[in-house]
Amino acid sequence: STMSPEEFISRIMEAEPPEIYLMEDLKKPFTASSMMMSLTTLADKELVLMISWAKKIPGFSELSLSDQIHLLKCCWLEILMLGLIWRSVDHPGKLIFSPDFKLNRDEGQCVEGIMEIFDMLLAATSRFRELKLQREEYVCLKAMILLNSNLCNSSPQTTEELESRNKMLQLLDSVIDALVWSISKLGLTTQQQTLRLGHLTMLLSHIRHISNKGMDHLCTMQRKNVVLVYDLLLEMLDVNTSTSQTSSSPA
Ligand SMILES: Cc1cc(O)cc2c1CC(c1ccc(O)cc1)=C2c1ccccc1
Repeated sequence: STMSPEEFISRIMEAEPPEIYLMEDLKKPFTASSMMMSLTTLADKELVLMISWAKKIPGFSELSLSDQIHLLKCCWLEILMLGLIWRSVDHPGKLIFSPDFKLNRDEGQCVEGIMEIFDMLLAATSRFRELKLQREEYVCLKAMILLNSNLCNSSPQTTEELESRNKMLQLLDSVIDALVWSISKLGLTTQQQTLRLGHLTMLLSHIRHISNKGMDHLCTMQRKNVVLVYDLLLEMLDVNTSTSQTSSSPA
């Protein structure tokens, strides 16, 4: 591949979105709808930044438009949750959704069924704390989630789809190379580096699991009209819509 792992890492470090503030006066104690509303407001802002983040990943924009949209549709909640875990890693027992929106697990009581998912997020966070996840490793894992998200889906038919899938696999090679390179900078033995690569990538299946639970829960909340889902989020949630151009939500 053209780019060195060092160059690839600095490109995806550059691509990191800025910290987002909720910028709402949180009325505590939360009700189910006020908590879900705040999460929705935050996520809606994050999704807009996620799309521009993805386009800064070397090679992502060269994939077919339908692949770009399908990848983001498959993994947007995984990526939001990995970001949440990263922000929370130095705050045991807390979920740092944003600097002005921090929750402890007990506050999950006000939304039926969310505390179990908060506990999974907190468990994943303490695992990353144990592993002393580095920022370079975090940005590689996030790019891996994006590029790995829909390989298991539809098998490509047309030449364009085949070409795009090959580009995706090449891109995944570059991200894995970059993760291996960042692990090699930690001064571990070769064996320890191999084990670390294994532990970090195995955590991705936990994040997929938590995201699936979160998606089910969010859809239940939406069906119960507990949470108003904005149009961009709706499009992300409604995986059935055609691969139309992703419209940016009203500011
Ligand atoms: C645990 C749980 C249950 C649930 O029903 C919904 C969500 C979550 C977490 C979460 C979330 C939001 C922002 C983040 O940066 C990271 C996670 C959301 C959520 C809410 C509305 C829109 C989108 C996502």
